[in-house]
Amino acid sequence: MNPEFWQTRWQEKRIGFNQSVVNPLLMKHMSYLNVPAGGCIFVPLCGKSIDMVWLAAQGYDVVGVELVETAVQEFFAEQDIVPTMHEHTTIPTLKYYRGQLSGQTITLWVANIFALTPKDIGPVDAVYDKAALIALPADMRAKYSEHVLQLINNADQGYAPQLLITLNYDQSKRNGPPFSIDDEQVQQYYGQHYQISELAGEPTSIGSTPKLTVTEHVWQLNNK
Ligand SMILES: C[S@@+](CC[C@H](N)C(=O)[O-])C[C@H]1O[C@@H](n2cnc3c(N)ncnc32)[C@H](O)[C@@H]1O
Repeated sequence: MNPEFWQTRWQEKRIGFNQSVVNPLLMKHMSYLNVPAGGCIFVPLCGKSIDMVWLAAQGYDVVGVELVETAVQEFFAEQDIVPTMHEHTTIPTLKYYRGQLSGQTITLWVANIFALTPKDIGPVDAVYDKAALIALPADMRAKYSEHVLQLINNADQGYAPQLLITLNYDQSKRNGPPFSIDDEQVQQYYGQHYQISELAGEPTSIGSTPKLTVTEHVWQLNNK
């Protein structure tokens, strides 16, 4: 998926992935990551997800990354927040918007995630990956998981834990995104550095292909 693909999706408002209610799987499973109050949650490929509002309400700061600027602007506008905008110190094409919600700081980068460094993101205590890994085609996923690992490597404590949500279905019956990822692939992307536990695996559906058999999996990734 190239950046133009996503720009067009947002421009044409073809954003079926964007939910109007907080993801119940996040609410049910976030506590397993044991993130202390005041911690910072990294939300890669964040869109304008309302899940970030819930994370702030739980007492977490949020750092998100999103390619499409209108998504970031819409997030703050829909929450009635007037954010400040900041340019990257050395790369003028990159910027972030920052605002306050429920007493927490929400920082959303407008950037290709691959252009950002650990310094840009800052220290994070956990990652919430919903529709990020599965948004990317197979040939980008290894690069993505390696880059995320670089971004969240806390020198003293190792890799920040992740709550990862994936979908599994017969990829020959439908093109992504969202792409299908099975257990072995989750191991392949993250097994070297994380202890991986499955927290849930439930039948679900993909809006555009309602008859397809799809299972949604929730994974807890803890530093080995
Ligand atoms: C499937 S959507 C999921 C958005 C959000 N996580 C949610 O659940 O609502 C994937 C998002 O990632 C963004 N995106 C895709 N590739 C990206 C990249 N390389 N860097 C940053 N954002 C990207 C897209 O613009 C899109 O908003």
